[in-house]
Amino acid sequence: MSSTYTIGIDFGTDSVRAVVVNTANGSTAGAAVSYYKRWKEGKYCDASISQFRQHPKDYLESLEEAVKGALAGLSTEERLQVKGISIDTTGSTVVAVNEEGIPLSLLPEFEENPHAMFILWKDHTANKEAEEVNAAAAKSAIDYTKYVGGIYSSEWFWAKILKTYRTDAGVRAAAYSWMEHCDWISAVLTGETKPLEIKRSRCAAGHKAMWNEEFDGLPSEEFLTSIDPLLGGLRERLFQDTATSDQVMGTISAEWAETLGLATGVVIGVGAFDCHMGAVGAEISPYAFVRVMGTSTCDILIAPNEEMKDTLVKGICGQVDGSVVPGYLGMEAGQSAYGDYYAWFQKLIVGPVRSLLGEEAAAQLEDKILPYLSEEAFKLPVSENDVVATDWINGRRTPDANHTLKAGFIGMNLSTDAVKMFKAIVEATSFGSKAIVDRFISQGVPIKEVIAIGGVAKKSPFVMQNLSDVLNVPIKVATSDQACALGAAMFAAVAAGIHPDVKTAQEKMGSGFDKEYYPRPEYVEVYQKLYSKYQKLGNFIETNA
Ligand SMILES: Nc1ncnc2c1ncn2[C@@H]1O[C@H](COP(=O)(O)OP(=O)(O)O)[C@@H](O)[C@H]1O
Ligand SMILES: O=C(CO)[C@H](O)[C@H](O)COP(=O)(O)O
Repeated sequence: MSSTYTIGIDFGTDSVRAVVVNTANGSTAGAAVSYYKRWKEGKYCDASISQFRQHPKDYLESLEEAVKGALAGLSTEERLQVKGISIDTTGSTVVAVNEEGIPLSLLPEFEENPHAMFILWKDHTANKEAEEVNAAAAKSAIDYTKYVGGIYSSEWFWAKILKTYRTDAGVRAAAYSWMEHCDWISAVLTGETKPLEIKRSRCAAGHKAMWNEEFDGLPSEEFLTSIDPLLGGLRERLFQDTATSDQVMGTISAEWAETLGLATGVVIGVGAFDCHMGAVGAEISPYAFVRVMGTSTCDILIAPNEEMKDTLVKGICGQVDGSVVPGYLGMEAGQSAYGDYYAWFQKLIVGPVRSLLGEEAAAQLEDKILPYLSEEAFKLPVSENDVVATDWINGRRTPDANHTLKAGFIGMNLSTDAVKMFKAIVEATSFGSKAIVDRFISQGVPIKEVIAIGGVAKKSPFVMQNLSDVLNVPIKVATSDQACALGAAMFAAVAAGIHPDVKTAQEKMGSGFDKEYYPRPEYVEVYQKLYSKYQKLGNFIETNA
Protein backbone atom coordinates (compact mmCIF):
# COMPACT_ATOMS: atom_id res chain seq x y z
CA MET A 1 0.00 0.00 0.00
CA SER A 2 1.39 3.42 -0.92
CA SER A 3 2.06 6.00 1.78
CA THR A 4 -0.39 8.79 2.46
CA TYR A 5 0.63 12.31 3.44
CA THR A 6 -0.81 15.32 5.18
CA ILE A 7 0.40 18.92 5.15
CA GLY A 8 0.75 20.95 8.34
CA ILE A 9 0.99 24.71 7.89
CA ASP A 10 2.22 26.95 10.70
CA PHE A 11 1.71 30.71 10.35
CA GLY A 12 4.17 32.29 12.83
CA THR A 13 4.82 35.95 13.51
CA ASP A 14 7.39 36.48 10.74
CA SER A 15 6.93 33.53 8.41
CA VAL A 16 4.84 30.53 7.45
CA ARG A 17 6.27 27.02 7.57
CA ALA A 18 4.78 24.08 5.66
CA VAL A 19 5.69 20.41 6.18
CA VAL A 20 4.54 17.38 4.23
CA VAL A 21 4.40 14.43 6.60
CA ASN A 22 4.07 10.68 6.03
CA THR A 23 1.02 9.70 8.10
CA ALA A 24 2.30 6.19 8.82
CA ASN A 25 5.56 7.13 10.53
CA GLY A 26 5.77 10.93 10.79
CA SER A 27 8.76 11.25 8.48
CA THR A 28 9.08 14.57 6.65
CA ALA A 29 8.69 14.33 2.89
CA GLY A 30 9.22 18.05 2.34
CA ALA A 31 9.39 21.34 4.20
CA ALA A 32 9.66 25.02 3.31
CA VAL A 33 9.49 28.47 4.88
CA SER A 34 8.24 31.73 3.41
CA TYR A 35 8.75 35.12 5.08
CA TYR A 36 5.98 37.74 4.86
CA LYS A 37 7.28 40.38 2.43
CA ARG A 38 5.37 43.49 3.55
CA TRP A 39 5.86 42.62 7.21
CA LYS A 40 9.62 42.24 6.66
CA GLU A 41 9.69 45.78 5.30
CA GLY A 42 8.07 46.98 8.52
CA LYS A 43 4.93 48.15 6.70
CA TYR A 44 1.75 49.07 8.60
CA CYS A 45 3.47 48.81 12.00
CA ASP A 46 4.44 51.42 14.58
CA ALA A 47 6.18 49.87 17.58
CA SER A 48 6.06 53.19 19.47
CA ILE A 49 2.29 52.81 19.80
CA SER A 50 2.39 49.00 19.80
CA GLN A 51 0.63 48.79 16.43
CA PHE A 52 1.41 45.57 14.53
CA ARG A 53 -0.64 44.82 11.43
CA GLN A 54 -0.25 42.17 8.72
CA HIS A 55 -1.63 42.34 5.20
CA PRO A 56 -3.69 39.31 4.05
CA LYS A 57 -1.71 39.37 0.80
CA ASP A 58 1.38 38.45 2.83
CA TYR A 59 -0.44 35.37 4.12
CA LEU A 60 -1.78 34.33 0.70
CA GLU A 61 1.52 34.79 -1.13
CA SER A 62 3.53 33.06 1.61
CA LEU A 63 1.02 30.21 1.85
CA GLU A 64 1.46 29.44 -1.83
CA GLU A 65 5.23 29.78 -1.72
CA ALA A 66 5.69 27.61 1.38
CA VAL A 67 3.35 24.81 0.29
CA LYS A 68 4.78 24.70 -3.22
CA GLY A 69 8.27 24.64 -1.73
CA ALA A 70 7.39 21.81 0.65
CA LEU A 71 5.87 19.77 -2.20
CA ALA A 72 8.71 20.45 -4.64
CA GLY A 73 10.53 17.17 -3.98
CA LEU A 74 7.45 14.94 -4.23
CA SER A 75 6.57 12.99 -7.37
CA THR A 76 3.15 13.45 -9.02
CA GLU A 77 2.02 10.11 -7.55
CA GLU A 78 3.10 11.17 -4.07
CA ARG A 79 1.30 14.52 -4.38
CA LEU A 80 -1.89 12.65 -5.21
CA GLN A 81 -1.52 10.83 -1.89
CA VAL A 82 -1.81 14.10 0.09
CA LYS A 83 -5.09 13.56 1.94
CA GLY A 84 -5.40 16.47 4.34
CA ILE A 85 -4.20 19.94 5.27
CA SER A 86 -4.54 21.69 8.64
CA ILE A 87 -3.38 25.14 9.60
CA ASP A 88 -2.31 26.85 12.78
CA THR A 89 -1.77 30.57 13.13
CA THR A 90 -0.92 33.14 15.76
CA GLY A 91 -3.82 34.65 17.66
CA SER A 92 -5.77 36.56 18.59
CA THR A 93 -4.96 37.87 15.10
CA VAL A 94 -8.24 39.23 13.77
CA VAL A 95 -9.57 40.99 10.69
CA ALA A 96 -12.75 42.80 9.65
CA VAL A 97 -14.45 41.04 6.71
CA ASN A 98 -17.35 41.78 4.37
CA GLU A 99 -20.41 39.55 3.89
CA GLU A 100 -18.39 37.24 1.64
CA GLY A 101 -15.68 36.84 4.26
CA ILE A 102 -13.17 38.94 2.33
CA PRO A 103 -10.80 40.92 4.57
CA LEU A 104 -11.48 44.61 3.90
CA SER A 105 -7.82 45.24 3.03
CA LEU A 106 -8.25 42.96 0.00
CA LEU A 107 -10.78 45.48 -1.37
CA PRO A 108 -9.36 48.42 -3.37
CA GLU A 109 -10.80 51.12 -1.08
CA PHE A 110 -9.10 49.69 2.04
CA GLU A 111 -5.97 48.23 0.46
CA GLU A 112 -3.47 50.36 2.40
CA ASN A 113 -5.55 50.89 5.57
CA PRO A 114 -3.93 49.17 8.60
CA HIS A 115 -7.30 49.04 10.40
CA ALA A 116 -8.62 46.86 7.59
CA MET A 117 -5.72 44.39 7.95
CA PHE A 118 -5.06 41.59 10.41
CA ILE A 119 -4.39 42.98 13.87
CA LEU A 120 -1.54 40.79 15.05
CA TRP A 121 -1.61 39.08 18.47
CA LYS A 122 1.15 41.37 19.76
CA ASP A 123 -0.65 44.60 18.83
CA HIS A 124 -1.48 46.34 22.12
CA THR A 125 -3.27 49.43 20.79
CA ALA A 126 -6.44 48.30 22.58
CA ASN A 127 -5.22 48.52 26.19
CA LYS A 128 -7.97 50.98 27.13
CA GLU A 129 -10.65 48.85 25.49
CA ALA A 130 -9.44 45.74 27.36
CA GLU A 131 -9.79 47.66 30.63
CA GLU A 132 -13.34 48.55 29.62
CA VAL A 133 -14.16 44.89 28.95
CA ASN A 134 -12.84 44.08 32.41
CA ALA A 135 -14.87 46.88 33.99
CA ALA A 136 -18.05 45.66 32.28
CA ALA A 137 -17.32 42.07 33.35
CA ALA A 138 -16.92 43.19 36.95
CA LYS A 139 -20.41 44.74 36.87
CA SER A 140 -22.09 41.92 34.94
CA ALA A 141 -24.24 39.28 36.70
CA ILE A 142 -22.40 36.66 34.62
CA ASP A 143 -18.61 36.72 34.86
CA TYR A 144 -17.71 36.24 31.22
CA THR A 145 -14.00 36.38 32.06
CA LYS A 146 -14.07 33.38 34.38
CA TYR A 147 -12.73 30.95 31.75
CA VAL A 148 -10.07 33.36 30.45
CA GLY A 149 -8.22 33.76 33.71
CA GLY A 150 -10.42 36.57 35.13
CA ILE A 151 -8.69 39.34 33.12
CA TYR A 152 -9.43 40.27 29.51
CA SER A 153 -6.37 41.23 27.47
CA SER A 154 -5.70 43.84 24.79
CA GLU A 155 -4.24 41.02 22.67
CA TRP A 156 -7.74 39.60 22.23
CA PHE A 157 -10.76 39.71 19.94
CA TRP A 158 -13.31 42.11 21.48
CA ALA A 159 -10.78 44.72 22.60
CA LYS A 160 -9.28 44.86 19.10
CA ILE A 161 -12.68 45.12 17.42
CA LEU A 162 -13.83 47.92 19.69
CA LYS A 163 -10.58 49.85 19.24
CA THR A 164 -10.98 49.58 15.45
CA TYR A 165 -14.62 50.71 15.55
CA ARG A 166 -13.62 53.76 17.57
CA THR A 167 -10.66 54.59 15.34
CA ASP A 168 -12.03 54.09 11.85
CA ALA A 169 -15.68 54.77 11.00
CA GLY A 170 -15.13 53.63 7.40
CA VAL A 171 -13.93 50.20 8.47
CA ARG A 172 -16.72 50.02 11.05
CA ALA A 173 -19.36 50.67 8.41
CA ALA A 174 -17.90 48.15 5.96
CA ALA A 175 -17.19 45.38 8.52
CA TYR A 176 -19.95 42.81 8.27
CA SER A 177 -18.16 40.38 10.58
CA TRP A 178 -14.73 39.50 12.04
CA MET A 179 -12.52 36.47 11.71
CA GLU A 180 -9.48 34.97 13.38
CA HIS A 181 -6.58 34.27 11.04
CA CYS A 182 -6.80 30.49 11.68
CA ASP A 183 -10.47 30.46 10.60
CA TRP A 184 -10.07 32.69 7.56
CA ILE A 185 -7.01 31.07 6.01
CA SER A 186 -8.43 27.53 6.48
CA ALA A 187 -11.71 28.71 4.91
CA VAL A 188 -9.80 30.27 1.99
CA LEU A 189 -8.42 26.85 1.02
CA THR A 190 -11.98 25.48 0.85
CA GLY A 191 -13.23 28.38 -1.29
CA GLU A 192 -16.11 29.08 1.14
CA THR A 193 -15.39 32.06 3.39
CA LYS A 194 -18.86 33.44 4.23
CA PRO A 195 -18.69 34.35 7.93
CA LEU A 196 -21.96 32.63 8.83
CA GLU A 197 -21.17 29.49 6.84
CA ILE A 198 -17.66 28.57 7.99
CA LYS A 199 -16.72 26.57 11.08
CA ARG A 200 -15.00 28.61 13.79
CA SER A 201 -12.13 27.30 15.85
CA ARG A 202 -13.03 26.29 19.42
CA CYS A 203 -9.47 27.17 20.41
CA ALA A 204 -9.64 30.75 19.11
CA ALA A 205 -13.21 31.41 20.24
CA GLY A 206 -12.78 29.96 23.72
CA HIS A 207 -9.43 31.54 24.60
CA LYS A 208 -9.90 34.96 23.01
CA ALA A 209 -13.61 35.74 22.43
CA MET A 210 -15.03 34.45 25.75
CA TRP A 211 -17.05 31.77 23.92
CA ASN A 212 -18.23 29.01 26.25
CA GLU A 213 -21.04 26.46 26.16
CA GLU A 214 -22.06 27.63 29.63
CA PHE A 215 -22.81 31.11 28.17
CA ASP A 216 -24.66 29.61 25.21
CA GLY A 217 -21.81 30.74 23.00
CA LEU A 218 -20.39 34.26 22.90
CA PRO A 219 -21.14 36.84 25.64
CA SER A 220 -24.69 38.21 25.44
CA GLU A 221 -25.68 41.21 23.31
CA GLU A 222 -26.58 43.01 26.54
CA PHE A 223 -23.09 42.50 27.93
CA LEU A 224 -21.35 43.53 24.71
CA THR A 225 -23.36 46.73 24.33
CA SER A 226 -22.69 47.52 28.01
CA ILE A 227 -19.01 47.78 27.03
CA ASP A 228 -19.92 50.10 24.15
CA PRO A 229 -23.08 50.35 22.01
CA LEU A 230 -20.74 50.33 18.99
CA LEU A 231 -20.52 46.54 19.44
CA GLY A 232 -24.31 46.26 19.02
CA GLY A 233 -25.54 43.85 16.36
CA LEU A 234 -22.17 42.20 15.71
CA ARG A 235 -22.81 39.10 17.86
CA GLU A 236 -25.41 37.68 15.45
CA ARG A 237 -23.04 38.20 12.52
CA LEU A 238 -20.29 36.13 14.19
CA PHE A 239 -21.04 32.54 15.24
CA GLN A 240 -23.01 30.41 17.67
CA ASP A 241 -21.10 27.12 17.59
CA THR A 242 -17.43 26.23 17.46
CA ALA A 243 -15.50 23.18 16.26
CA THR A 244 -12.46 21.32 17.57
CA SER A 245 -9.55 20.74 15.20
CA ASP A 246 -10.22 17.04 14.66
CA GLN A 247 -13.19 18.19 12.58
CA VAL A 248 -13.41 18.96 8.89
CA MET A 249 -13.66 22.55 7.65
CA GLY A 250 -14.30 21.42 4.06
CA THR A 251 -12.42 20.10 1.04
CA ILE A 252 -9.88 21.99 -1.02
CA SER A 253 -11.32 24.23 -3.74
CA ALA A 254 -10.61 23.31 -7.36
CA GLU A 255 -8.64 26.55 -7.72
CA TRP A 256 -6.32 25.89 -4.77
CA ALA A 257 -5.93 22.22 -5.75
CA GLU A 258 -4.70 23.37 -9.15
CA THR A 259 -2.45 26.12 -7.75
CA LEU A 260 -0.76 23.73 -5.32
CA GLY A 261 -0.74 20.69 -7.63
CA LEU A 262 -2.90 18.56 -5.32
CA ALA A 263 -5.86 16.27 -5.95
CA THR A 264 -9.40 17.56 -5.43
CA GLY A 265 -10.97 16.08 -2.32
CA VAL A 266 -8.07 16.94 0.02
CA VAL A 267 -9.64 17.51 3.43
CA ILE A 268 -9.07 20.88 5.13
CA GLY A 269 -9.25 20.62 8.93
CA VAL A 270 -10.55 23.22 11.36
CA GLY A 271 -7.71 25.56 12.34
CA ALA A 272 -6.31 26.48 15.76
CA PHE A 273 -3.53 28.55 17.34
CA ASP A 274 0.13 27.69 16.81
CA CYS A 275 0.89 26.77 20.41
CA HIS A 276 -2.12 24.48 20.70
CA MET A 277 -1.24 22.48 17.59
CA GLY A 278 2.43 22.73 18.60
CA ALA A 279 1.65 21.08 21.92
CA VAL A 280 0.08 18.17 20.04
CA GLY A 281 3.14 18.02 17.77
CA ALA A 282 5.26 17.82 20.94
CA GLU A 283 3.22 14.81 22.07
CA ILE A 284 1.47 16.54 24.96
CA SER A 285 -0.17 14.26 27.53
CA PRO A 286 -2.19 15.22 30.64
CA TYR A 287 -0.28 17.57 33.01
CA ALA A 288 2.76 17.91 30.72
CA PHE A 289 3.63 21.62 30.41
CA VAL A 290 4.54 22.39 26.79
CA ARG A 291 6.34 25.67 26.19
CA VAL A 292 6.30 27.03 22.66
CA MET A 293 9.35 29.25 22.80
CA GLY A 294 9.66 31.68 19.91
CA THR A 295 8.92 35.37 19.48
CA SER A 296 6.68 35.01 22.53
CA THR A 297 6.04 31.96 24.68
CA CYS A 298 2.81 30.10 24.88
CA ASP A 299 2.50 27.50 27.59
CA ILE A 300 -0.01 24.72 27.12
CA LEU A 301 -1.30 22.13 29.57
CA ILE A 302 -4.15 19.66 29.22
CA ALA A 303 -6.10 17.86 31.95
CA PRO A 304 -9.07 15.52 31.96
CA ASN A 305 -12.23 17.68 32.17
CA GLU A 306 -13.59 15.69 35.09
CA GLU A 307 -10.45 16.31 37.18
CA MET A 308 -10.63 20.10 36.62
CA LYS A 309 -14.38 20.48 37.09
CA ASP A 310 -14.31 23.16 39.79
CA THR A 311 -10.88 24.63 39.16
CA LEU A 312 -10.64 28.13 37.70
CA VAL A 313 -7.01 29.09 37.18
CA LYS A 314 -6.63 32.83 37.76
CA GLY A 315 -4.52 35.05 35.56
CA ILE A 316 -3.90 32.66 32.64
CA CYS A 317 -5.06 32.93 29.00
CA GLY A 318 -7.94 30.62 29.52
CA GLN A 319 -9.18 27.11 30.01
CA VAL A 320 -11.30 25.68 27.24
CA ASP A 321 -12.77 22.24 26.67
CA GLY A 322 -11.15 20.76 23.56
CA SER A 323 -8.94 23.72 22.65
CA VAL A 324 -5.88 21.47 22.39
CA VAL A 325 -6.99 17.82 22.41
CA PRO A 326 -10.70 17.05 22.01
CA GLY A 327 -12.15 15.70 25.25
CA TYR A 328 -9.58 17.43 27.49
CA LEU A 329 -9.51 20.84 29.09
CA GLY A 330 -6.86 22.95 27.34
CA MET A 331 -5.11 25.64 29.39
CA GLU A 332 -2.91 28.41 27.98
CA ALA A 333 -0.50 30.91 29.53
CA GLY A 334 2.57 32.69 28.19
CA GLN A 335 4.87 35.70 27.89
CA SER A 336 4.30 38.41 25.29
CA ALA A 337 7.99 38.78 24.53
CA TYR A 338 10.56 36.00 24.76
CA GLY A 339 12.75 35.74 21.66
CA ASP A 340 11.36 39.18 20.84
CA TYR A 341 13.18 40.55 23.94
CA TYR A 342 16.44 39.11 22.59
CA ALA A 343 15.57 40.49 19.13
CA TRP A 344 14.98 43.93 20.68
CA PHE A 345 18.46 43.86 22.26
CA GLN A 346 19.94 42.67 18.97
CA LYS A 347 18.31 45.64 17.19
CA LEU A 348 19.57 48.01 19.87
CA ILE A 349 23.14 46.98 19.07
CA VAL A 350 22.81 46.53 15.30
CA GLY A 351 20.77 49.72 14.65
CA PRO A 352 23.64 52.25 14.98
CA VAL A 353 25.95 49.93 13.02
CA ARG A 354 23.42 49.92 10.18
CA SER A 355 23.25 53.72 10.24
CA LEU A 356 27.00 54.27 10.49
CA LEU A 357 28.56 51.36 8.59
CA GLY A 358 25.82 50.25 6.20
CA GLU A 359 23.70 47.21 5.47
CA GLU A 360 26.48 44.71 4.84
CA ALA A 361 28.20 45.27 8.18
CA ALA A 362 24.82 45.29 9.94
CA ALA A 363 23.77 42.01 8.33
CA GLN A 364 27.03 40.32 9.40
CA LEU A 365 26.61 41.52 12.95
CA GLU A 366 22.94 40.53 13.00
CA ASP A 367 23.80 36.91 12.20
CA LYS A 368 26.47 36.67 14.85
CA ILE A 369 25.30 38.78 17.75
CA LEU A 370 22.82 36.49 19.57
CA PRO A 371 25.06 33.38 19.38
CA TYR A 372 28.02 35.53 20.56
CA LEU A 373 26.16 37.10 23.46
CA SER A 374 24.80 33.69 24.48
CA GLU A 375 28.20 32.04 24.39
CA GLU A 376 29.81 34.81 26.46
CA ALA A 377 26.93 35.10 28.93
CA PHE A 378 27.06 31.33 29.48
CA LYS A 379 30.63 31.76 30.79
CA LEU A 380 29.74 34.42 33.37
CA PRO A 381 29.52 33.54 37.04
CA VAL A 382 26.11 34.12 38.65
CA SER A 383 25.84 36.17 41.80
CA GLU A 384 22.98 37.70 43.73
CA ASN A 385 24.40 41.16 42.93
CA ASP A 386 23.99 40.73 39.17
CA VAL A 387 21.82 42.99 37.04
CA VAL A 388 18.13 42.08 37.33
CA ALA A 389 15.45 42.91 34.77
CA THR A 390 11.74 42.30 34.24
CA ASP A 391 10.54 40.51 31.12
CA TRP A 392 7.72 42.96 30.40
CA ILE A 393 9.23 44.64 27.31
CA ASN A 394 5.90 44.02 25.52
CA GLY A 395 3.71 44.03 28.62
CA ARG A 396 2.78 41.02 30.73
CA ARG A 397 0.60 38.34 29.21
CA THR A 398 0.51 36.06 32.29
CA PRO A 399 0.22 35.68 35.20
CA ASP A 400 -2.46 38.42 35.32
CA ALA A 401 -2.47 40.18 31.94
CA ASN A 402 -1.32 43.79 32.02
CA HIS A 403 0.02 45.13 28.77
CA THR A 404 0.70 48.59 30.12
CA LEU A 405 3.62 47.23 32.17
CA LYS A 406 7.15 47.94 30.98
CA ALA A 407 10.58 46.36 31.33
CA GLY A 408 13.03 47.71 33.88
CA PHE A 409 16.64 47.00 34.91
CA ILE A 410 18.36 47.40 38.26
CA GLY A 411 21.90 46.90 39.52
CA MET A 412 23.97 48.39 36.68
CA ASN A 413 27.34 50.11 37.09
CA LEU A 414 30.21 51.12 34.81
CA SER A 415 31.27 47.49 34.41
CA THR A 416 27.91 46.51 32.94
CA ASP A 417 28.45 45.57 29.32
CA ALA A 418 26.27 44.11 26.57
CA VAL A 419 26.95 40.53 27.68
CA LYS A 420 25.87 41.22 31.26
CA MET A 421 22.76 43.01 30.01
CA PHE A 422 21.94 40.07 27.77
CA LYS A 423 22.38 37.64 30.67
CA ALA A 424 19.91 39.72 32.68
CA ILE A 425 17.44 39.70 29.78
CA VAL A 426 17.61 35.91 29.44
CA GLU A 427 17.25 35.49 33.21
CA ALA A 428 14.26 37.85 33.16
CA THR A 429 12.52 35.62 30.61
CA SER A 430 13.24 32.60 32.83
CA PHE A 431 11.91 34.42 35.91
CA GLY A 432 8.72 35.31 34.02
CA SER A 433 8.40 31.62 33.18
CA LYS A 434 8.80 30.69 36.85
CA ALA A 435 6.00 33.08 37.80
CA ILE A 436 3.71 31.20 35.39
CA VAL A 437 4.71 27.72 36.58
CA ASP A 438 4.25 28.79 40.21
CA ARG A 439 0.79 30.15 39.36
CA PHE A 440 -0.42 26.84 37.89
CA ILE A 441 0.90 24.88 40.87
CA SER A 442 -0.51 27.30 43.46
CA GLN A 443 -3.92 27.09 41.78
CA GLY A 444 -4.00 23.32 42.10
CA VAL A 445 -2.78 22.25 38.66
CA PRO A 446 0.16 19.84 38.96
CA ILE A 447 2.92 19.86 36.32
CA LYS A 448 4.44 16.42 35.70
CA GLU A 449 7.06 17.40 33.13
CA VAL A 450 8.23 20.36 31.02
CA ILE A 451 8.60 20.07 27.24
CA ALA A 452 9.94 22.83 24.98
CA ILE A 453 9.52 23.49 21.27
CA GLY A 454 9.98 26.51 19.00
CA GLY A 455 12.89 28.48 17.56
CA VAL A 456 14.44 29.48 20.89
CA ALA A 457 14.25 25.94 22.31
CA LYS A 458 16.12 24.62 19.29
CA LYS A 459 18.61 27.47 18.83
CA SER A 460 19.72 28.47 22.32
CA PRO A 461 21.30 26.00 24.79
CA PHE A 462 22.08 29.01 27.01
CA VAL A 463 18.44 30.08 27.29
CA MET A 464 17.31 26.49 27.86
CA GLN A 465 19.92 25.72 30.53
CA ASN A 466 19.07 28.95 32.29
CA LEU A 467 15.37 28.11 32.25
CA SER A 468 16.07 24.68 33.70
CA ASP A 469 18.23 26.21 36.47
CA VAL A 470 15.63 28.83 37.35
CA LEU A 471 12.63 26.46 37.25
CA ASN A 472 14.73 23.77 38.93
CA VAL A 473 13.21 21.05 36.73
CA PRO A 474 14.42 19.06 33.72
CA ILE A 475 13.24 20.28 30.30
CA LYS A 476 12.87 18.00 27.27
CA VAL A 477 13.23 19.49 23.78
CA ALA A 478 11.20 17.91 20.97
CA THR A 479 13.18 16.60 18.00
CA SER A 480 11.08 18.28 15.35
CA ASP A 481 12.24 21.71 14.17
CA GLN A 482 8.66 22.35 13.15
CA ALA A 483 6.60 20.93 15.99
CA CYS A 484 3.68 23.32 15.37
CA ALA A 485 3.45 22.35 11.69
CA LEU A 486 3.88 18.68 12.66
CA GLY A 487 0.98 19.04 15.11
CA ALA A 488 -1.10 20.56 12.32
CA ALA A 489 -0.20 17.58 10.08
CA MET A 490 -1.35 15.24 12.89
CA PHE A 491 -4.69 17.08 13.09
CA ALA A 492 -5.01 16.88 9.30
CA ALA A 493 -4.54 13.09 9.52
CA VAL A 494 -7.35 12.87 12.07
CA ALA A 495 -9.66 15.21 10.11
CA ALA A 496 -9.00 13.18 6.94
CA GLY A 497 -9.92 9.97 8.77
CA ILE A 498 -6.45 8.39 8.48
CA HIS A 499 -6.04 8.16 12.26
CA PRO A 500 -9.04 7.76 14.56
CA ASP A 501 -7.96 10.34 17.15
CA VAL A 502 -5.23 12.74 18.21
CA LYS A 503 -3.55 10.25 20.54
CA THR A 504 -3.13 7.70 17.74
CA ALA A 505 -1.82 10.39 15.39
CA GLN A 506 0.72 11.41 18.07
CA GLU A 507 1.84 7.79 18.53
CA LYS A 508 2.24 7.20 14.80
CA MET A 509 3.60 10.57 13.69
CA GLY A 510 5.46 11.90 16.76
CA SER A 511 9.18 12.56 16.41
CA GLY A 512 10.17 12.20 20.07
CA PHE A 513 12.77 14.23 21.97
CA ASP A 514 16.41 14.79 21.18
CA LYS A 515 17.71 16.78 24.13
CA GLU A 516 17.11 17.21 27.84
CA TYR A 517 18.38 19.99 30.08
CA TYR A 518 18.85 19.29 33.81
CA PRO A 519 19.00 21.93 36.55
CA ARG A 520 22.50 22.49 37.91
CA PRO A 521 22.22 22.22 41.73
CA GLU A 522 24.91 24.86 42.34
CA TYR A 523 22.74 27.54 40.66
CA VAL A 524 19.42 26.82 42.34
CA GLU A 525 19.95 28.90 45.48
CA VAL A 526 21.40 31.98 43.78
CA TYR A 527 18.54 31.96 41.28
CA GLN A 528 16.04 31.86 44.13
CA LYS A 529 17.62 35.05 45.47
CA LEU A 530 17.66 36.71 42.06
CA TYR A 531 14.05 35.65 41.51
CA SER A 532 13.06 37.34 44.72
CA LYS A 533 14.75 40.56 43.43
CA TYR A 534 12.83 40.16 40.17
CA GLN A 535 9.59 40.00 42.14
CA LYS A 536 10.50 43.13 44.12
CA LEU A 537 11.43 45.02 40.96
CA GLY A 538 8.18 43.85 39.37
CA ASN A 539 6.13 45.05 42.33
CA PHE A 540 7.87 48.41 42.19
CA ILE A 541 7.17 48.84 38.48
CA GLU A 542 3.59 47.70 38.89
CA THR A 543 2.84 50.16 41.65
CA ASN A 544 4.93 53.13 40.50
CA ALA A 545 5.58 53.14 36.76
N1 LIG B 1 20.57 32.22 18.93
C1 LIG B 1 19.43 32.64 19.45
N2 LIG B 1 19.28 32.74 20.78
C2 LIG B 1 18.12 33.13 21.33
N3 LIG B 1 17.02 33.48 20.61
C3 LIG B 1 17.11 33.39 19.28
C4 LIG B 1 18.31 32.98 18.62
N4 LIG B 1 18.07 33.01 17.29
C5 LIG B 1 16.79 33.44 17.13
N5 LIG B 1 16.21 33.66 18.32
C6 LIG B 1 14.84 34.16 18.56
O1 LIG B 1 13.88 33.25 18.04
C7 LIG B 1 12.66 33.96 17.80
C8 LIG B 1 11.89 33.35 16.63
O2 LIG B 1 11.40 32.10 17.01
P1 LIG B 1 10.63 31.13 16.00
O3 LIG B 1 10.07 30.03 16.81
O4 LIG B 1 11.57 30.77 14.92
O5 LIG B 1 9.51 32.07 15.32
P2 LIG B 1 7.96 32.39 15.66
O6 LIG B 1 7.89 32.94 17.04
O7 LIG B 1 7.59 33.40 14.61
O8 LIG B 1 7.17 31.12 15.53
C9 LIG B 1 13.04 35.42 17.57
O9 LIG B 1 12.37 36.24 18.48
C10 LIG B 1 14.55 35.45 17.80
O10 LIG B 1 14.97 36.56 18.56
O1 LIG C 1 -0.83 34.15 21.81
C1 LIG C 1 -0.73 33.38 20.90
C2 LIG C 1 -1.60 32.19 20.87
O2 LIG C 1 -2.55 32.23 21.88
C3 LIG C 1 0.19 33.68 19.76
O3 LIG C 1 -0.19 32.92 18.67
C4 LIG C 1 1.61 33.46 20.02
O4 LIG C 1 2.04 33.99 21.20
C5 LIG C 1 2.47 33.95 18.87
O5 LIG C 1 3.30 32.94 18.57
P1 LIG C 1 4.85 33.05 18.18
O6 LIG C 1 5.58 33.62 19.35
O7 LIG C 1 5.23 31.59 17.96
O8 LIG C 1 4.93 33.86 16.94
